[in-house]
Amino acid sequence: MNSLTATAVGKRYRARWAVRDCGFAIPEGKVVALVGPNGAGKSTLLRMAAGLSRPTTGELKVFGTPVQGRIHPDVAFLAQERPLYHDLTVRELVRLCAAMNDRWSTERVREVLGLQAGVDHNAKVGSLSGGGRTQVAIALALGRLPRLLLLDEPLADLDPLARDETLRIIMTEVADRGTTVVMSSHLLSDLHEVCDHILLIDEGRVQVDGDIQEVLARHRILVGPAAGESTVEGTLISATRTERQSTLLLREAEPAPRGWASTEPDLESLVMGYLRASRERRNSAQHK
Ligand SMILES: Nc1ncnc2c1ncn2[C@@H]1O[C@H](COP(=O)(O)OP(=O)(O)OP(=O)(O)O)[C@@H](O)[C@H]1O
Repeated sequence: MNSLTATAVGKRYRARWAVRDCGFAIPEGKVVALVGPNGAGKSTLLRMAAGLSRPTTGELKVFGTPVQGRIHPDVAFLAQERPLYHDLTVRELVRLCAAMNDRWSTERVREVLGLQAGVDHNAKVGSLSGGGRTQVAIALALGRLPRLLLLDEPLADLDPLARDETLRIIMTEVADRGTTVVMSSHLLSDLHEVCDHILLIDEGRVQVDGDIQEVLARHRILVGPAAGESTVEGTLISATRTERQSTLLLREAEPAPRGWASTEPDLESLVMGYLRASRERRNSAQHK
């Protein structure tokens, strides 16, 4: 079964489309890297999937049920702004969440908080660092025992050790409970470690969607003489050039011509290539 599907989903704020004609299906149990440049529409998409904002067009479904303006019982959402009650202690907040949620495991929250070094249960939430608040928010999200976990930039304000701990917690959740995770992030090397599916959006539209290994296998990086670019065949995504040498990211490339070296990209270079293409499109649109 698919955990999250989008059919022709769009979201318009006044005259501007933040998300446009998005369609995808995420199979259950996947760990999805939701990537794209600043302003691509990642948070907007996650908020709609969580039921916090309604699409202007189209429909999102969670485990086959249309999302209708409220959070699905099987979903937990970590919002980018981490809205927590700052005057409560961590312990009081856990108690409040236990009272507010029908399906809930305080034991699971304690277990996760126990794995995260440095979170004091008696501290006021408002006195925690940004990273500390994120860790508490992740523990609370897991306390809902979700089948679909939506995380908006969960790693952004964590130090490297806390990032590592958080990724381990997420991976254990996936292994133990088969939870589907959709995680937006700009930290590509971290994503590569844990994600098996990529959803790359730009200007509100899906550019790449699929199993990471399959997506990588459909792309090549070709390095060769700048003067010989016209001999290369395939769909050019982006290029970096020096006077003598060109480095090209291609989709569905034909075998490399003589004098060109061809390799499969890793996740980081694939996403960087698409981000570069996005920036070039924007720059040329601005200069028209
Ligand atoms: N409440 C809102 N009102 C008006 N415009 C909005 C609103 N929320 C988002 N937008 C616009 O929608 C577009 C997509 O924003 P969104 O926050 O979804 O992008 P993002 O991919 O999450 O970006 P980032 O990586 O910077 O967090 C942007 O142009 C943003 O300015």
